[in-house]
Amino acid sequence: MSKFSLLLLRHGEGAWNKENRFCSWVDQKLSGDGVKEAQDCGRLLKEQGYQFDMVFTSLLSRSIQTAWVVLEAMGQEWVPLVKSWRLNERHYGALIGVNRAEMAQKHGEEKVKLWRRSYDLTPPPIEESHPYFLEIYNDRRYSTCDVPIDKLPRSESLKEVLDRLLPYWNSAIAPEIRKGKTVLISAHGNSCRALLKHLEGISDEDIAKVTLPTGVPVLLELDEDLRTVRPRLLLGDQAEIQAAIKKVEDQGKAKLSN
Ligand SMILES: O=C(O)[C@@H](COP(=O)(O)O)OP(=O)(O)O
Repeated sequence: MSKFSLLLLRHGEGAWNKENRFCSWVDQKLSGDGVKEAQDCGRLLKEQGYQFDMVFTSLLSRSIQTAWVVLEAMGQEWVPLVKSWRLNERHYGALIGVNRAEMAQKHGEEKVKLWRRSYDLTPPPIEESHPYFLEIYNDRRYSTCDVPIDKLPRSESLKEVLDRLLPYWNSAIAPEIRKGKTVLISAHGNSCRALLKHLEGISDEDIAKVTLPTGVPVLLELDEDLRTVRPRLLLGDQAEIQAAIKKVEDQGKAKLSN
């Protein structure tokens, strides 16, 4: 029986989502379309009567900005917002900044799919010579974390994302849900996929088939052990959602159909 509800949200479209580049730990704001997606998401949640008690975000601006816009559209700006690097997007290591379509032309679409969606494949680590290394590791936000900067990831598989996210889920988020609070997690494609894998008990193979579109709230109904009791529900127009999922999948094609 369902005891708790949880809303998961991949942020609205960011500037590098539009450019089809791996964004990962590079801090990017929402694109104009991304702001609109977040506004639409907030309006839909308001219409459906959601009242949040707490919002959890990553330390990346696109997830924080999404939470702000959603709460504003709902008239719930006062709701407490808690941020942690543990909800950050998967660290794509040396792939950060690379265009997916160009990568597919060079290495083949299957290889790109493997990099993006397999559970335990870790990309090569980001080196100090990488154009975005200093921008990431000199950023003051990462001096506020519960691990020292030199212990933060330099690259991650989805499995490693789950390994760093799970302690935070267990110690910070789950207790609030158990208290009966209605929680929104505004995070990223892969940090949400990692959490979904855990909550829905998805196998290592099947998680490769899960893709989340930007700006679409995912409703999870949980039992008292905080495991899902029915399939996730992506809220909104189902045909539009399927088209948006396909668009994300197609980002790994050698040429974008558009
Ligand atoms: O890092 C990125 O570019 C995307 C995910 O990329 P894919 O795994 O879909 O390639 O993350 P997000 O936009 O959710 O922050």
